[in-house]
Amino acid sequence: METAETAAPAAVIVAIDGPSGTGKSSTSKAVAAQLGLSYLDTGAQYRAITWWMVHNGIDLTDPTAIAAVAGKPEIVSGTDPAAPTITVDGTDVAGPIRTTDVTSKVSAVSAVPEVRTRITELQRSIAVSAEKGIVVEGRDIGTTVLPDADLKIFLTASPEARAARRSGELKGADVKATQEALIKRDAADSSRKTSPLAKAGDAVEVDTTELTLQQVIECVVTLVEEKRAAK
Ligand SMILES: Nc1ncnc2c1ncn2[C@@H]1O[C@H](COP(=O)(O)OP(=O)(O)OP(=O)(O)O)[C@@H](O)[C@H]1O
Ligand SMILES: Nc1ccn([C@@H]2O[C@H](COP(=O)(O)O)[C@@H](O)[C@H]2O)c(=O)n1
Repeated sequence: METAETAAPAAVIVAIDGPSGTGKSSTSKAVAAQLGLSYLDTGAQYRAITWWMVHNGIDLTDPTAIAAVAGKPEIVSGTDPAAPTITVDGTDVAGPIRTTDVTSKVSAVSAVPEVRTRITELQRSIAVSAEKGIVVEGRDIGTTVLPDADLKIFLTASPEARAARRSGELKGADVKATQEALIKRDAADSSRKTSPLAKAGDAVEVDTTELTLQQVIECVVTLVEEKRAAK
């Protein structure tokens, strides 16, 4: 007989949002892996649709042109935190979506309401089918995509810390230019009309500026375990 002690933990849905370079992907992947949950990188989906538009010569200065083709590419996300994947029409785009070209264009594409409707539907369908639960990271997960998530986290960090982290990743990149680029992207993501980057009213804010990645992971794991225990 299954008792409270032997029963599998209830599925838990965790939303992690925040500006660029605050540690959303690294934290979400590690937390999901540690707790046996699925993991969804929603930024990768917006990057994938942007990559497809660039690849197909769509005019990204024209929101009407973007909206007209928003339903065309088939985007598939693999949700294993140990090996997340992303394909567009069957092509593995994990590498190409990280180029500076795609990074500089993604905010223009993600601001188009038709794109957001399409990607939001996809994200919700992935979240409901995650049997053991899922960690979903992005910009509008707690506010719009999964407003009933069991736990919402909003990660922040100073622009200086975020730029230093990113420059370390992009070996040799200029820290000042990196900081300007991420501030510009955050400003575009925060000021768009549809589903901007924002902290949900019931999200727990974690300032990661002075924390190591391991400390952030431990903090979020503790918060998820508390939620799971209370379910
Ligand atoms: N607390 C931390 N201390 C130091 N480095 C960190 C910390 N958190 C994340 N990092 C590093 O910062 C870089 C950016 O982290 P990550 O990609 O997880 O951020 P993100 O919020 O998902 O960014 P984006 O939204 O731009 O995809 C990575 O190299 C990661 O290892
Ligand atoms: N929920 C989300 C997630 C991402 N975006 C847009 O995608 C861009 C790339 O995100 P990364 O996390 O991979 O850096 C981001 O700048 C946003 O324009 C979004 O709109 N909503």
